[in-house]
Amino acid sequence: MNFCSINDVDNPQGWVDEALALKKEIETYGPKVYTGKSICLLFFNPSLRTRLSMQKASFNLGIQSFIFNLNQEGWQLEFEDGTVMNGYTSEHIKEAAGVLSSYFDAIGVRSFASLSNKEEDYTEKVFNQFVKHCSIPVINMESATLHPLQSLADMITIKEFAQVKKPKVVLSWAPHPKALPQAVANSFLQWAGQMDYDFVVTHPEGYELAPEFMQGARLEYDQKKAFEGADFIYAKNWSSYEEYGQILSQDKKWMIDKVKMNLTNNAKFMHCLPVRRNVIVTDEVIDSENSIVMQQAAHRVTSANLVLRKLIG
Ligand SMILES: NCCC[C@H](NC(=O)CCC(=O)O)C(=O)O
Ligand SMILES: NC(=O)OP(=O)(O)O
Repeated sequence: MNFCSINDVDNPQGWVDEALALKKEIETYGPKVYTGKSICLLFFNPSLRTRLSMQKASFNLGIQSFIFNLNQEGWQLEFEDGTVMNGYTSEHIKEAAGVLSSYFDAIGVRSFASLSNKEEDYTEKVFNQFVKHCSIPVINMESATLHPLQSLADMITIKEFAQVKKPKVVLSWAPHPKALPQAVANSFLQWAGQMDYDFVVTHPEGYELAPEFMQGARLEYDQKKAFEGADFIYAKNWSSYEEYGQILSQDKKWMIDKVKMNLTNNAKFMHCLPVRRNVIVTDEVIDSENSIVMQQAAHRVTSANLVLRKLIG
């Protein structure tokens, strides 16, 4: 079994409940003694939450974790078959994946989108080579197009804070100075589409996400309209999917501020972090009582606990 996307999850709503139950179990009984199992956490990109929540969850379950910052510390990997490797790549994914599979019981991989090659990104060229060549479970720690560990944590957080059975959840684009991947937004769409939400997405024209992820969501181009009566505002920037990887707008009018939050049903504010203060969201909103970004980040451990237990627990 792998954890590449929601397609590896038989019952997403059930996983949310199981994750909350497992959290309680760990709080009651404490971490497990070492099980003899081990996991490699392999990063091509920076991380705070994913890296440390996966290490903490490993500790909780008695699994030893090993960090590998491949870009800085490993050999440059070759992903093409049949290449004459007389250039700058030193090791083929076939050998690397085979060796890692012989050392560990599972592997987590973080490899962000290039944002330059849409086809390679949307076929998950790098991540899928790990899936193909590893003989152990592979966990997505944010790939080119998806971030399921984040989305599961997001669903857990919404479950914990929802005051009504069918909350109105709004995914809002917000400006950012850098071109960012669509992974967090795509994955949120997949998971939120499986929950019992009134689910709305709002973004400027040109920021349409890939149609396959939009099933289950309503699109509203007017951000203020989208915010009306919302119970949760989930802010995120992404670069254009159509004009792939481009920044089409840096319009400050899309920043989440108090005036917009006042249109909502006293909504909770969410963001996956790291967040650019006073670009994505004002200090006033993220520092307010309605901000649940800390609880959301804490649930990254809740989510990682469950995924590790399902795969190698
Ligand atoms: N894993 C959480 C988000 C990671 C990444 N954000 C970033 O790269 C933000 C970096 C910055 O703000 O400089 C993204 O959007 O996919
Ligand atoms: N939200 C998230 O994945 O954070 P990191 O990039 O710090 O892991």
